[in-house]
Amino acid sequence: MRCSMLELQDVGRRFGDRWAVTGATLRVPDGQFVGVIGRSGAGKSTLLRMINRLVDPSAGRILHNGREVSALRGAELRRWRQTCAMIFQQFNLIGRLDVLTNVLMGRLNHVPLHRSLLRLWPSQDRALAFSALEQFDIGAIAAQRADSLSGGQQQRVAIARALVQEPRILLADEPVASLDPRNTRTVMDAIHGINRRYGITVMVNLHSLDLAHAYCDRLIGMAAGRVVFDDVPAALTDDVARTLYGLEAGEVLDAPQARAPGPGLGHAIPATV
Ligand SMILES: Nc1ncnc2c1ncn2[C@@H]1O[C@H](COP(=O)(O)OP(=O)(O)OP(=O)(O)O)[C@@H](O)[C@H]1O
Repeated sequence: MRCSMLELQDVGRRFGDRWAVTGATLRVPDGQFVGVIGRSGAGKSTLLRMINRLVDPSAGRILHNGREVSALRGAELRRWRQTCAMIFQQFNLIGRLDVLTNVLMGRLNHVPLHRSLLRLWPSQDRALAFSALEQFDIGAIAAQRADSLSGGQQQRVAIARALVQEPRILLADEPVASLDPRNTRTVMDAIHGINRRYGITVMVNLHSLDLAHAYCDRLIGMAAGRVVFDDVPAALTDDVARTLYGLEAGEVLDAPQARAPGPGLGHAIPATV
């Protein structure tokens, strides 16, 4: 039987006369936890944004289970974005709304527009949203305004909102870049938890090689818009990292914290399929 898969075939994106990403060819089987690493400007965000079509590819094809998602339009594209949830460094919550309503926004495509406008959310959706919050230990703050929360709490709300979309893929664009070490760990654990518990494929852009080693099954290294490394984290030696990061290698390799073993280790899925 053919396994479920996200496929990028020679995908690229040009802005003006510059290619932000070029020739990206990847096959990501369902359930994998993939880290995307590389120096600033390497094309990591553009790669993720093309997958859920926030940015359209200028070249190549993106397929999910054989269906070309790079060709979807209208309602089908909206359904794809539901299947392929995304979280961001800046959380993208609606600050003046309470936490529960923010999470319920993840159900927008599941309820008629008038019900969501009048906040007449079906009770099963409210229960789903509460249960998502409780999973991330933030059920107690369901009634608080989103802009009153810490960064780590806000990112967990964003993950809960993504989860109630019932996605098959979660794209996380530098989800911990603005968090302190304790919140970083909590948020990475939350993302890792939904990957392992529900088999949701995760693709996450990370600046920290420690986190990449600790959580990911597979690392995709990008440099100047190209995929230049694609393997299990153990294959990312310091020499490879130096090639990937060039002059910035000192910053990522001299991180003060030791490479603590994270929950991802010991569960490596072969990177190539
Ligand atoms: N909307 C845009 N318009 C023009 N150029 C863009 C746009 N988005 C990205 N780029 C350019 O594409 C290249 C890749 O950017 P991208 O944000 O994908 O890199 P990145 O690896 O995610 O970087 P960072 O880690 O700093 O976020 C950069 O040169 C960037 O300036």
